[in-house]
Amino acid sequence: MLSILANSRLLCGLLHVLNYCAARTSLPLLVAVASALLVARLAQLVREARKLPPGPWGPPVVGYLPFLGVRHKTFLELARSYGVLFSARLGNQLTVVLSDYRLIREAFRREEFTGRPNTPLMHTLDGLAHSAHDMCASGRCQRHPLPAAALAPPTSDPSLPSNRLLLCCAGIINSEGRLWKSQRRFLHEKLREFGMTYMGNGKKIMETRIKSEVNDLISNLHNAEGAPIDANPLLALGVSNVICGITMSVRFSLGDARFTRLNNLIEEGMRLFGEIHYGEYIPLYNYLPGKARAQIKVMKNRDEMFGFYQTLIDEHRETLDLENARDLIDVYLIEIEKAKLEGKAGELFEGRDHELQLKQILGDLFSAGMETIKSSLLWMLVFMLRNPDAKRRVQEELDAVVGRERLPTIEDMPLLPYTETTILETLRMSSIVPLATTHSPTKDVQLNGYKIPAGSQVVPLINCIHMDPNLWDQPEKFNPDRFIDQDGKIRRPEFFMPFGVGRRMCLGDVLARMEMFMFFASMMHQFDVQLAEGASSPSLEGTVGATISPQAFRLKFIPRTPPAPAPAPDHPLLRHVGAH
Ligand code: HEM
Repeated sequence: MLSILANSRLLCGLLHVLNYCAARTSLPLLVAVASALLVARLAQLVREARKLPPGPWGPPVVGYLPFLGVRHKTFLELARSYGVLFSARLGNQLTVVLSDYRLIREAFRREEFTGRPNTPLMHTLDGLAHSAHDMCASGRCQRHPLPAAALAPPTSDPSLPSNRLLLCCAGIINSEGRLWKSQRRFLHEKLREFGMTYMGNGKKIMETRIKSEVNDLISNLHNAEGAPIDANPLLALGVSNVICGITMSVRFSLGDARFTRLNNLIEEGMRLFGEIHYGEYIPLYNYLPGKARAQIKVMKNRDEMFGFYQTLIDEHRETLDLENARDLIDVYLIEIEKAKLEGKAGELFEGRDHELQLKQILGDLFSAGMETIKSSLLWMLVFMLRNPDAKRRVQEELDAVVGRERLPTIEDMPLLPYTETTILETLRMSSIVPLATTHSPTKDVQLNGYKIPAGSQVVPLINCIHMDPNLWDQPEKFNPDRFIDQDGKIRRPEFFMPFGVGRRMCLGDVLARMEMFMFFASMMHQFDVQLAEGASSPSLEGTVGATISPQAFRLKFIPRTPPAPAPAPDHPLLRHVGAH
């Protein structure tokens, strides 16, 4: 309230009037005028608040923050009380929650909803601890413009266009505006060339890449000889190797200390990102002793990851062939060289530091492309352990279509509807990204008759839609058949949205679908998954981070007969990194 008053023109007016009164009139009149103005301001604020979507009130300064608990669950409760569009003030941030699929589709196809929020953690993730702070300080950042008086003169750095507003946020996930648009288009095109497509030769390239990781996984699972194991590290390894192969031409071996470290950093980052930090909503909180811990940790982890990427970028630069891109690092380096040759280096990435942008892209794709798929595969195993009938049907279908002599391929996918709908049903019930990635309107917009102010945080409540009894028959029941229509064809209703919807929908959905199918179908084809003797079924209560992953559990992979086909040869195109 104080900050609103402090910003308001009314306050200036009030001070003028008070000055005038103080000079000429008595104290009672002065108090009366001040009170009248205060009441008028309060009435104006109430009128403004009425334009916002309804929602719960909370104490001043903190708002609803102390009652937040587990975000997606609390929002679900609030949606039941306040409806499909509600808002809640959390500290200095207004959060707007959408839980109607039509409303989400309507909002997220609009350009204005493609922004990302501006919070201290986003700053940290975006690398503002380093060079981008300079950009903010130069006053050329669209998100964090400084008052005119604080503007530095245009930079003398020739690589940065002067007198132009820039976004200081890098990468793809947290970027917005022109940088986001150009990077999204660029990545779409380039990743398709590397096989992230269901069409033509690309599909084959990707299938080969995934297949070799699947073969390694299968032989690692055989090595366990049916003893109860935690599948998490093995799945993490396989899935990471796919994305690291596409982006950096590297793969890790089992037990590689460097991989364990990177994996831990990503897991910790996901957890930190998913936790609720008061400093995100009450910036002053970060200035209290010891309270910026999360940000400092995120920053340190980022630096360590970026150090790893930098080494690879340097090595790629030394062996770069402008005519032949081996992976995404090469694609970016070639783009940078091309821009330099054409004298457009300053415009590339909207003036962002070129290598910082590349490192952030690598980080975005590694974290978005690893944790999500690994968690989904773990959830598939959880649901198979809890639903033996569904497991049996998947295995029967695989045996009938694929036979026992070879592993499943992408070509088999359309012939394995029950296997595929088991994956879809897992995505529905686990909703691993229940709040998607927060959007933020770039200007004040109207939605469903309410005002959604620029800069507010807008989240779709995907878990609510995926478990809505008005949309799904017995949503609590694991039933892959719900995705199969009367003609035996797979149907994906428009209220099924595990990858989000609209302009910022997941960029990796094609890769995710291919990988999930190949890893899951192959595991089920080769092994019977079972609980260890005396162990109870793994919980459906997930661990909340940026994604929701199953709590740790152990299971047995019992080889089915006849034994697995011989593993494929090693991975000649990829370089192993990290010493054993
Ligand atoms: C099961 C696997 C996955 C799920 C459930 C998933 C889900 C999502 C969701 C819900 C979003 C947010 C959409 C929004 O902002 O409204 C998202 C964004 C994104 N995902 Fe995925 N994802 C998966 C796998 C992947 C993979 C494998 C990659 C990378 C290759 C990837 C890359 C991205 C990127 C780059 C974005 C940001 C797009 C943007 O901001 O424009 N995702 N994903």
